[in-house]
Amino acid sequence: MSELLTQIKNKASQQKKMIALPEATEPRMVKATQQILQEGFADITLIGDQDEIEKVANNEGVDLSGAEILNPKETDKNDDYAEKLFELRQHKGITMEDAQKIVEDPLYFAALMVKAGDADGYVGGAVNTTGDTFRPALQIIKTAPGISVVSSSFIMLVPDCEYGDNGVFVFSDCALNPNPDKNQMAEIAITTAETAKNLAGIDPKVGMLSFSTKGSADHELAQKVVEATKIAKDKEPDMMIDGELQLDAAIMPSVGEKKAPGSEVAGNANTLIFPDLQSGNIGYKLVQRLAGARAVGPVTQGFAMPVNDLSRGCSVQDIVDIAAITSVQAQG
Ligand SMILES: CC(C)(COP(=O)(O)OP(=O)(O)OC[C@H]1O[C@@H](n2cnc3c(N)ncnc32)[C@H](O)[C@@H]1OP(=O)(O)O)[C@@H](O)C(=O)NCCC(=O)NCCS
Ligand SMILES: CC(=O)OP(=O)(O)O
Repeated sequence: MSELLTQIKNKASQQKKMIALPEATEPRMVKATQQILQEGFADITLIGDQDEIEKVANNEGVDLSGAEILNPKETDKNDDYAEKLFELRQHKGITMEDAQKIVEDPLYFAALMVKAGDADGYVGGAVNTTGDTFRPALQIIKTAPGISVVSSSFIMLVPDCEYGDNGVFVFSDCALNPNPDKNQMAEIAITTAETAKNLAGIDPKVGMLSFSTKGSADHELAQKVVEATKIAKDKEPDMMIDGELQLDAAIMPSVGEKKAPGSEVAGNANTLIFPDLQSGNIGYKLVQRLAGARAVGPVTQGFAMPVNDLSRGCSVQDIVDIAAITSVQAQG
């Protein structure tokens, strides 16, 4: 199961990237830093007060030699970053004085480092909420060309599972958009299929999930999924996608045949698009906690430069995994 992560780390090692970690006084972050540097697949900049970071490292028995440490309150980059932030956000009412204060926030500092090309990506969210982790990136880094909505997916590695791609699934959106409209849901399906191909290494078969299969219920919530599926199909005619499908019809061949006969996706879906964040976030945590799946992510899709979040319940290994994914995303 962790073969996929090994492949991702090998790919990251081929073209090492600089990853910024703005939650640098969190013990799991310093431990992950040591592991990443030992495995050698990325360079790390820890953002925070050097004395505090070293104190945490000493308490944890961690050796941070090899990591760069930057204190966002006193670098020679602060003036440039503040000017950049002011330029980008003055139309939202921030003043130069505000910008000078905001750059001292490690998450904003990380986003500005990435924007300036001083780091190739950042990873946060072990301490901060998803909203706080992403807000600087949404404001500063913005979406990639042609993309209107940033979203996130989890690569789910489900043990002893015959469904999906031998237990490998990609779930989206489980972390970012509370209630995507039909156009956003269609775009999420398209970008998630890319993540499935490029990061999970599977041939995406996209199931657009609902409580209804092929008109079994007549409700506006299911109708959103029907229309999103049509929009995505129109935009990407070669993509294997079908909906609206219930979860059992999407992943179980026997049920797919009964509920959606003739569908080339039903029963074989490995890329599951949830209709909203309630179902997506609950769904991934159910599979993670009850089926013992490894939930790699959330992996964001659609930012102009890579930024990734973690669950606050993450382990050191989760941080290492996401740093490897961020490095591979930075390779383009
Ligand atoms: C991500 C989130 C924080 C953004 O909401 P917000 O901070 O209130 O931000 P706003 O809606 O004011 O948007 C801030 C900026 O980001 C942009 N933005 C927000 N969501 C975006 C998205 N999905 N894609 C692209 N841009 C987005 C807005 O257009 C806005 O840009 P602007 O300031 O340049 O005009 C919010 O959607 C959220 O909290 N989502 C749920 C996160 C969560 O709790 N997940 C569960 C745990 S993982
Ligand atoms: C992804 C997610 O659910 O994050 P958290 O557990 O930090 O809210």
